[in-house]
Amino acid sequence: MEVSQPASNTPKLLIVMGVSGSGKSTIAEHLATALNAIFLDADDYHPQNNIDKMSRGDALTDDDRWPWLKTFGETMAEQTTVCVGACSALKRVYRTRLTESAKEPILFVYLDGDKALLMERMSGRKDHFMPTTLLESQLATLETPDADEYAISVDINGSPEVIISRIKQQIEELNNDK
Ligand SMILES: Nc1ncnc2c1ncn2[C@@H]1O[C@H](COP(=O)(O)OP(=O)(O)OP(=O)(O)O)[C@@H](O)[C@H]1O
Ligand SMILES: O=C(O)[C@H](O)[C@@H](O)[C@H](O)[C@H](O)CO
Repeated sequence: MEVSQPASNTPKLLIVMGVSGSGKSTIAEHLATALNAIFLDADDYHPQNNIDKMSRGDALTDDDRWPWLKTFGETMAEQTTVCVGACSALKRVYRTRLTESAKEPILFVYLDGDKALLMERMSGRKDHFMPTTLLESQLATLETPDADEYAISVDINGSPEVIISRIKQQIEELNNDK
């Protein structure tokens, strides 16, 4: 993966979002490398209760997610350089809460894939706490970013390298539209 200095117009905070299995952790880590940025995974900020709940096959509720989103948004805001987070951010209100906690704009990078591909990628993992049975509720909870949100949408078909180049291209186009 080619590492480059972030362009001066790269947003300071980016969150790679989407349902389980969409590749958030994988893509956010690659994107952080490509932008010479810090990578933070929201999964590392879940309280144990949340992990236990998902491991049992029970979906999180809003009340389970609020404190976790607050902590994660604040942690992103503490970073002094460009920071790429991986976080499901499934609902619009969650994205608003993350942005409020960070006290600055966050560019959301939505990973868009169909159910069959998501299931294939989830099933291919070993030793992950998230059961594939939760994919249905993840998709039911998902509110894809609206046109008026600060967000881009990226097709997850293809290798991580291809997806990173799509993301970089879309960030450039956002900047050209300013
Ligand atoms: N572009 C890709 N091509 C092929 N495999 C991929 C790609 N992106 C991710 N994967 C694989 O798909 C699986 C799911 O990816 P990953 O764990 O990054 O998703 P996630 O959205 O972070 O999931 P979760 O929210 O459940 O933690 C992993 O095994 C990962 O290696
Ligand atoms: O909002 C949620 O339902 C959770 O954050 C999940 O998305 C998990 O964290 C993740 O997908 C599993 O790793």
